[in-house]
Amino acid sequence: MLFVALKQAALAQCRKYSAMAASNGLVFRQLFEPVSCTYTYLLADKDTKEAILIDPVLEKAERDAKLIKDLGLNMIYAANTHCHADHITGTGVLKKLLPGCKSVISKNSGARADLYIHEGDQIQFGKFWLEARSTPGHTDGCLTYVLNDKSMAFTGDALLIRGCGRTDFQQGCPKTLYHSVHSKIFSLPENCLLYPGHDYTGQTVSSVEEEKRLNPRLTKDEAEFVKIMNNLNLPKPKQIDIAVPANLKCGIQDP
Ligand SMILES: N[C@@H](CCC(=O)N[C@@H](CSS)C(=O)NCC(=O)O)C(=O)O
Repeated sequence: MLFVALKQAALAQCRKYSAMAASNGLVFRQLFEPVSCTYTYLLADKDTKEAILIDPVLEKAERDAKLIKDLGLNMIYAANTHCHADHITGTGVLKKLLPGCKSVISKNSGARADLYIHEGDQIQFGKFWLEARSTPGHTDGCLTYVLNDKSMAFTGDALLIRGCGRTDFQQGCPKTLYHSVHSKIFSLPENCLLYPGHDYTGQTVSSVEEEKRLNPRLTKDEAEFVKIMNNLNLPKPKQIDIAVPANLKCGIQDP
């Protein structure tokens, strides 16, 4: 009963933010893949129809392509926040399903894509753009994508709601992650909404103000943060051995 009420509250919150986005001509959807608990984000310009997907998942590529077609959008970019270790990106399949769409990732990820981006680069879709901020620490190539008016940021695995990405494989480094979050994410306006790459607890969105006040890891000083991160003792992601090699090719479809 309580779970149903919480789920309904989360859905209502999502709808509220989607409606807010629609009021300035931004189409916005938060999509979920339940096996790896990954969020995919669709952003588009209502007028020009240009659209971008952030962190699509292979198993949901058909769903995402259908939504884009149903909404009459033209997907120009499928962007990854980083080279994921827990799921295979949907970018390769989406490029086939939606011809003309380009895959995007940071050069520092070491992964292949049509377009490589760096700190400060802007990805334009219609009258909107996402600014790429380099937020390494979970992996070297992690990017946070910030909407042009700084009302929303897509943090990938650098910052999760009341948590953060683990730092015990790929190029993980707790000190680097601590610096990334404090300098590149916590420096955004307090009311900037934060959308993570995953959530394992049923949360959908947070804000800079909330995470600066309540994040149990990142409110600590650097030394304490490093200690916490070095003692998480999490099991390895189940798909890591297939996901990383596939994602280095930006999905299984790129030759
Ligand atoms: N059980 C999941 C993997 C869960 C996990 O390790 N998540 C990562 C992000 S995906 S690499 C993480 O950083 N978690 C941080 C945390 O504190 O949980 C699976 O097997 O896929």
